[in-house]
Amino acid sequence: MPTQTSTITPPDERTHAAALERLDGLAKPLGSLGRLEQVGAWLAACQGVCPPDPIERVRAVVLAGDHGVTDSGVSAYPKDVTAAMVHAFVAGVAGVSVLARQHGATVRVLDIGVDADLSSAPGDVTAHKLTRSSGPIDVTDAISRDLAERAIAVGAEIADAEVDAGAQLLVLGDMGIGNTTPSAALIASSLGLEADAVIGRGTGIDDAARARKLDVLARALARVCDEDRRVADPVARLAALGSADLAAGAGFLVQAARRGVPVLLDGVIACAEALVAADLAPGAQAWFVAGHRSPEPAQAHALAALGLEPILDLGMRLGEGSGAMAAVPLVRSAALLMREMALLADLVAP
Ligand SMILES: Cc1cc2ncn([C@H]3O[C@H](COP(=O)(O)O)[C@@H](O)[C@H]3O)c2cc1C
Ligand SMILES: O=C(O)c1cccnc1
Repeated sequence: MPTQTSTITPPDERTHAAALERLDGLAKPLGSLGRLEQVGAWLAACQGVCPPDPIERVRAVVLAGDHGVTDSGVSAYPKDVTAAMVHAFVAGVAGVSVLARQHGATVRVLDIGVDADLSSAPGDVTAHKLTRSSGPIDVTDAISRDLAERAIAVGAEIADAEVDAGAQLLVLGDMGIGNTTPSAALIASSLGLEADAVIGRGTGIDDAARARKLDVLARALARVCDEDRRVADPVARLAALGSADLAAGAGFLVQAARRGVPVLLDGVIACAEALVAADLAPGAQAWFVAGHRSPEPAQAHALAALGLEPILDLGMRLGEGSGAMAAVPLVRSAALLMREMALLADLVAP
């Protein structure tokens, strides 16, 4: 039996309706703020208050882990970059760190399954470490079912800590060389797609590496998918084709939705986690907005399945939560426009 959690309470529908009415009454032509109107109404519904409160506390979490598929040459970079980047997040010099600093957001990095020993890293980076790398999904399950369940629970604890710290908006990032391969596999096995529909160039792989990645993906999917090309049970999917950090990400998203805190999704990795989260906890996706469109084909499939339209489309393909973080100012604008714009009726004499 899948470990199904209870259905998620959706953002407040009445507040959503009130928000749409308010937006229509603002001093502008109907619909003229485009996507900012939908984002503003979504925020209001998530908060249960119209107009929505200003977004002051944005908190990002980056979950790090290594992936056995890197031994097959599926990335343009070596596995050691994962640990090196964890140090960069701690030092505040990674891409997402710079954007977060600019936007006044916090970034917490956690080693969930990095191969290297990071116990000397400052802070609590290894407080939730579950494994040293996940298995190569083309030949074996990434992690055991037991570990997948523990990782989901750890992700939920991590989300709880961020919510308890006062997060009004969460960003979920990832760090792990090779992670676009298990992400694509999770999306394919969630939606019944073939390897060639989900493969992308990740960090920028050449044609030879792309051929290896396609082979790894095809063999991984053939190894575990049923006749519908799916793995129906989301926990089994995370164990067979995901990783400890991806399972923790899915658990994080489920818990954010359960706690009623909106999440800005990043690229293909976060969207893979979101698809699984929506299977673990039906309705969780109503608490997510897509920060940006990544060039990874698998992300487009996940977004379509989740019914999400990204805010930005800048060709970003960094991960780390950077595409979501880049969208934070626009989410803030959506709230402030609803709060501070005049009503047309107050400006135009009857
Ligand atoms: C220096 C560096 C920093 C990164 N930050 C995020 N990623 C991103 O790229 C990797 C996924 O792409 P692939 O599957 O092709 O390896 C992940 O680590 C992801 O988080 C990075 C990659 C590199 C090289
Ligand atoms: O879509 C992403 O988030 C992505 C793409 C390439 C590499 N890392 C992340």
